[in-house]
Amino acid sequence: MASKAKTATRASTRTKTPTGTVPAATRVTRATTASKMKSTDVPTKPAPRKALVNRDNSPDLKPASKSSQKPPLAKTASLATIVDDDDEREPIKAFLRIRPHLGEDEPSATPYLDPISDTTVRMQDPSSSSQSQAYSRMSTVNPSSLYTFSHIFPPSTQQPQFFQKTTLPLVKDVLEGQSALLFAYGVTNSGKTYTIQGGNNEGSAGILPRTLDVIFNSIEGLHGDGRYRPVRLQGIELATEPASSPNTPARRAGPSLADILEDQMTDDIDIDPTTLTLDRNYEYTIWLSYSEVYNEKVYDLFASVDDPTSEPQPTMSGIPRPTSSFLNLPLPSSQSHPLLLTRKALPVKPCPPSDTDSSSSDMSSTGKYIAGLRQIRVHNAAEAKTLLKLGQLHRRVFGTVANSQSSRSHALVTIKVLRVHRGERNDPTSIQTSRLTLVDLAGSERTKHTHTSGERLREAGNINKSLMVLGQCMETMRANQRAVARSLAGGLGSQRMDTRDVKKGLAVVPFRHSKLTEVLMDYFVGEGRAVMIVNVNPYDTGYDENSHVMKFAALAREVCTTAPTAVPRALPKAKPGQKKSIVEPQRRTVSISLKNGKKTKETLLEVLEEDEDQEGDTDVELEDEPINPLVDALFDEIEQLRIQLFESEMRSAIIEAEIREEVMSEMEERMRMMEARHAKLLLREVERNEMKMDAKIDMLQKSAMKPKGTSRRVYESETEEEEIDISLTMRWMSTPNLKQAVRPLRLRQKEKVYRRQQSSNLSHPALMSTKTRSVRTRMNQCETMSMSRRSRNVHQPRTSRQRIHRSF
Ligand SMILES: Nc1ncnc2c1ncn2[C@@H]1O[C@H](COP(=O)(O)OP(=O)(O)OP(=O)(O)O)[C@@H](O)[C@H]1O
Repeated sequence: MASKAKTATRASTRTKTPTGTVPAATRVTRATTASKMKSTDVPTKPAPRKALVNRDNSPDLKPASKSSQKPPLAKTASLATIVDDDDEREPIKAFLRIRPHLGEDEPSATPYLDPISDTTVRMQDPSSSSQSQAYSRMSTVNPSSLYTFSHIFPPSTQQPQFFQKTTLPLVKDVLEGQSALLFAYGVTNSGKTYTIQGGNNEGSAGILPRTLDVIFNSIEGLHGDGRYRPVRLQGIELATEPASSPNTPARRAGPSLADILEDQMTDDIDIDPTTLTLDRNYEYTIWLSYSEVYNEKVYDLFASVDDPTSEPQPTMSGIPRPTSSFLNLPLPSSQSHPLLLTRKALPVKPCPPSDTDSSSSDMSSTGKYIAGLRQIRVHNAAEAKTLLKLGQLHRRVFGTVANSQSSRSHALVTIKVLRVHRGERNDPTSIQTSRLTLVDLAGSERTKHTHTSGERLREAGNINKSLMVLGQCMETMRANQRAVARSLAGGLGSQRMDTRDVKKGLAVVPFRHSKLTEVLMDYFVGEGRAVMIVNVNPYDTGYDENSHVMKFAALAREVCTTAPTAVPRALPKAKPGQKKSIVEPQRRTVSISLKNGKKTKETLLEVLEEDEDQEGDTDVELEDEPINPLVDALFDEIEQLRIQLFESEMRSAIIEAEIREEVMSEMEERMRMMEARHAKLLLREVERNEMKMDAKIDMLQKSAMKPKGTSRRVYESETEEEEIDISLTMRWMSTPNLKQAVRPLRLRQKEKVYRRQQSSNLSHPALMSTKTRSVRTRMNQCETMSMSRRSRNVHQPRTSRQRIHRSF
């Protein structure tokens, strides 16, 4: 029961100041809340959240009862089961959404992600099969890996289906008084903005507009009068002017961005009809804030919107109220100075103890808030969506120079719900505050893939830094939780340690090292459910990057929210008058095109980003979170090492490419030389053969014309011919008729030549080479001569002696 009481208290915010004055917002203690709940006997307590006890976020496993947890835990027990013994914690849920292929413009049509079940996906390196082994040597990731998620959404998943499964439970939580965080993580172009905000087609509204629809559908008829407004993270105070009018505050405050853009805001036809059943004893007011973390600075995206319910902010210069020249009309060409828009970075400060549970002395469990961030009351979903569109426009105006294509800032939309029991309307202490923050993180790709330089490099560095710190926070939290779990399990056979001793030895979670983690810190150390959406574009060439995204998700799934964290060590306070160095504000000119109906207009704007005020603000008289210079130095060191690693990776890649090129050209040169040598040899061989052939033909001709002496060879030949030659000579010696002796030889030779011609298929003179043609001609001549000799022989004397004489 104690845990239930705690849930109710931590999820709610109550003020103690009497009604009518602006109360210092405080939280009641757990004991107070518990007793109050008993005495009033009304369902002020939100339903306790069901704790998940296994790593896979399976809802089937029942949380073990306290009694059943008493026996010493087996060493093989899962981490989450052990952790559950200590506190009501829940691992961060990680949902994977695979982006569909968008058409022919996409680089590859073969995805490298293959879902093998609802929770497991195989990631296969597309280049592992086709590319050389060198790639695998360079790559730090496995060519094929399996990753597990709470649920995997294939490319065919539609927006309503995705919303129902991932966000609707959080919407229910927030309406019941519990806070929740949802962030979309992934590389550029993976579908984060599509998931959060949605597309332009019907039915493609993202989870943010759907959340607003469901909230307002559900609280229909349960709107509060808005006499209190939220301040800081969890505090409330009396609103100076009741915001009960359903009109948009901006409308009543004269011409504003909303008026100017009225015709640019298209009617929202995509409305989610889902309605949640709520306790009708409560009244609700909904408040919206929209901020962005850009270059390690936090900006209010509603800064130019008039909000009569909020006090004027002396520390904010804000964006000047836009005139018609701002967005609708192009500036006259004579205007040399474009309209100047200024925005000021907002400081992030720790919540005062009065905002939190006063019984808690643990300052580490207090979150941080963005000082000066506007929280605007919205009365219906359409109004909220219009405000968000204005915020997106501001994000675009100020982000134009840095990024015309993709979001390089982290956008945070916080929906705050103030709920009060109808019977306690006038008791500010009964007001409960809960928040749902949806974060569209900037693309997680690393510098080496973005070819950035100068301003873009700084920006990319800051994006990387905040995402790196987010990863480090999760890693530290996981390590701390494991340490606690081990100690609770009895360590290595030793006795179970005191939890306070264990907590003292835990590592400091580095939330304060990036603005993003500072702002989100409360969701990790406070109470609330966290959901991570991992967006992946499996057709992208960034396989390495997406592997890192997957690993990040795997890490996040092992972190439990509401984790115990270390108490940061305090450093001496900065001396009065000691200020940080003043940074020159960034001034740049941007050109933005806006659609007005069918026309698109280009407008020049000058954008000035001022640094946040370094002096303490009047909101809270509280020293900032203690700074540990060692941790700071270590972080700087890590950053330096990361840059060095990246540089050396680049260098080795360049060296490898150069060596490859060198080896290739050397090989090519050798091949060329070998080819030339072989060609030369071939030519020589051909010439030799031709000469040989010529010689043979000459000899043949000579031998046919005048054979002399018995020992003379008929023609030069190889062994076979020589044998014939000898045998013929022998025969010629034994026979008086020389002609008779030579005839078989000649016939055989003719036959051979004929066969050669046939085999080379060059019998036609046109197809013969010059040499062959000359051979043929000579043979024909020989033939003719022998024919004429034969005809002459007809008149030869008949005696042997005469015949021999004639033939010679
Ligand atoms: N599930 C989806 N169905 C259809 N189209 C999608 C889907 N997801 C993303 N897209 C489209 O893919 C493109 C890139 O998506 P989106 O702009 O949301 O990426 P991103 O991750 O937010 O990029 P960046 O980090 O640069 O802002 C857009 O044209 C978007 O409409």
